[in-house]
Amino acid sequence: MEEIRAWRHVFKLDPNKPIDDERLERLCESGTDAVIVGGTDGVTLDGVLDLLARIRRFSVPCALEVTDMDALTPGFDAYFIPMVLNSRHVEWVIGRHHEAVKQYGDVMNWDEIFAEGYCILNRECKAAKLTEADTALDDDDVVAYARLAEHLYKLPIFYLEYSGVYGNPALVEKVKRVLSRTQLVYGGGITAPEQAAEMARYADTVVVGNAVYSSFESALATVEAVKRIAGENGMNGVK
Ligand SMILES: CC(C)=CCC/C(C)=C/CC/C(C)=C/CC/C(C)=C/CC/C(C)=C/CC/C(C)=C/CC/C(C)=C/COP(=O)(O)OP(=O)(O)O
Ligand SMILES: O=P(O)(O)OC[C@@H](O)CO
Ligand SMILES: [Mg+2]
Repeated sequence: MEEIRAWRHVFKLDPNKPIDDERLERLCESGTDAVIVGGTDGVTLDGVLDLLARIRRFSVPCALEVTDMDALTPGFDAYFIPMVLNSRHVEWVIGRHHEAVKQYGDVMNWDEIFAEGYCILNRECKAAKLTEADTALDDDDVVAYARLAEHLYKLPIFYLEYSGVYGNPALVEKVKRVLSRTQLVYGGGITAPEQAAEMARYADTVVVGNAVYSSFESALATVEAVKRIAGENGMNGVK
């Protein structure tokens, strides 16, 4: 699905958090490029199926970020597979993935599956705790992970993850400058359109998650903010 490269704004919905039909409709019809279903904990098959069925009433593309094999189901447009590059445990870099491919290898459609090289920078977030990510990184460390993702592992996506807190735009810019083929995704702590616009200047794709549940109107306003920057800068932010 080459169009993933063109996604500038994405909402991430957590199957472990409730969203009513009216809000879901407004979110799906907001002009966002896609909805990703995913979370770190409490992700169940029932929760995923419920969101999938409700999002499918709209035409927005819908992807599953696979974090628990028990909650995997067909029916999504794409599947994103996180690999936490700065985890201290091989399990979260390749171990669980190996197990999954052992189980599903014969039926996998690789054209709809995309690896995401995660670099998690907020040590307080659930994903950092679960994977025991080494978040004590300086800018050079992060840039080196980005280069590894693009040149050594040839990953389609490098995901700068600050889940829950707003990150450092200067670092996002630095990372963008060393990536040309790998898509730079930024996610974390965006609660206002100004923040979304700031990150959209550098990241190829901006993800808004928790604000959907904590400040819905602001979250919706991030769509237009990102689209405005995308219009000014073309596909990839840094000129
Ligand atoms: C049957 C069928 C449809 C087959 C299709 C084929 C297919 C897609 C097979 C899967 C193949 C595969 C390789 C699977 C990998 C399985 C797996 C479990 C990998 C590990 C993933 C991983 C590293 C998880 C760790 C946690 C993490 C990085 C989560 C990312 C999302 C994230 C950071 C969310 C933010 O946290 P959140 O929960 O939102 O926190 P708050 O609630 O505080 O906001
Ligand atoms: O929930 P927030 O902090 O917006 O982060 C979005 C996303 O990057 C989480 O995986
Ligand atoms: Mg979340």
